[in-house]
Amino acid sequence: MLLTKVRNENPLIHCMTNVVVTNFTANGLLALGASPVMAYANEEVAELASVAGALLLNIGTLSKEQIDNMIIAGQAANRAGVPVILDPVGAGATPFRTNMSKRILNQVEVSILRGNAGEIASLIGVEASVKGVDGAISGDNVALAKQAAMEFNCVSVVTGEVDIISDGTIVHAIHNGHPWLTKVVGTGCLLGAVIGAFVAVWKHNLAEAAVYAVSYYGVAGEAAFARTQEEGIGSFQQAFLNELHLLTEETVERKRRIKAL
Ligand SMILES: Nc1ncnc2c1ncn2[C@@H]1O[C@H](COP(=O)(O)OP(=O)(O)OP(=O)(O)O)[C@@H](O)[C@H]1O
Ligand SMILES: Cc1ncsc1CCO
Ligand SMILES: [Mg+2]
Repeated sequence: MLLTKVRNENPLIHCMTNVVVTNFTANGLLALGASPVMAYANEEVAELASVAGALLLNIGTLSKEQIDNMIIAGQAANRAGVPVILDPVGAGATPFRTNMSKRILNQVEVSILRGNAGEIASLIGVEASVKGVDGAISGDNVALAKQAAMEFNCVSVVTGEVDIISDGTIVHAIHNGHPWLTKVVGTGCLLGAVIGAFVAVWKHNLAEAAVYAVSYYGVAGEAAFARTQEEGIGSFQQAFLNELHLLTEETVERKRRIKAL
């Protein structure tokens, strides 16, 4: 239902993202059936954010000035009731990234916080040592997702082998995806934009929209791998965009593996 809704409504997603993934993000949104616009200038971000279906703030190649403009855009989105997705790329890697992510979280009401376990852990002051066996990863990540959602009053999406989504009370684990998604740059970044497209058409239940978006994305990764495993990751990247475009609601609902915890 939600995938059809995105394709029918073609929501405008205002992306303030990093220079590495800009083209991939725009093409991924188009493949899904949403409309991307990348805009950064102080003179226009508030206006664009307030008419968009969702606003994505991704700090991947940040500068202090860009963060200032993200906050202007984020506050305009808040006033207009437009959901805001934050991807705190590299939080924990440098104090600058951690502090700028926290600045956004303090000054903007973030609807969805999407990051890998290390990034989310650094924002809530948890020791970022989350790599290891499956059980341990998802066990740790459940607590991490819940705590982040409560602390920042948002829906958190902690991605990895198993993706964990929480609104602070309810937790869902998504067992889809493929390791090759980590061999193509920016799949996490594009996922933030894709979540934006789903929440744009399902604003009354952000967690449900995020669960749908993340499972759809994982199923697309699996289908792309099935088509290109003999060829390699260059072909996989293209096939992944193809699958974002081709996947049907029926296939997503049949192949997704969602567990309520
Ligand atoms: N080991 C894995 N197995 C299956 N899927 C995975 C695995 N690791 C990551 N993914 C999937 O890859 C996508 C990106 O998640 P990831 O956690 O790698 O984001 P990220 O670290 O922010 O990536 P980037 O910074 O490159 O954009 C998600 O859809 C996630 O489910
Ligand atoms: C490689 C890289 N460096 C800064 S942002 C980015 C894209 C992946 O998140
Ligand atoms: Mg990332």
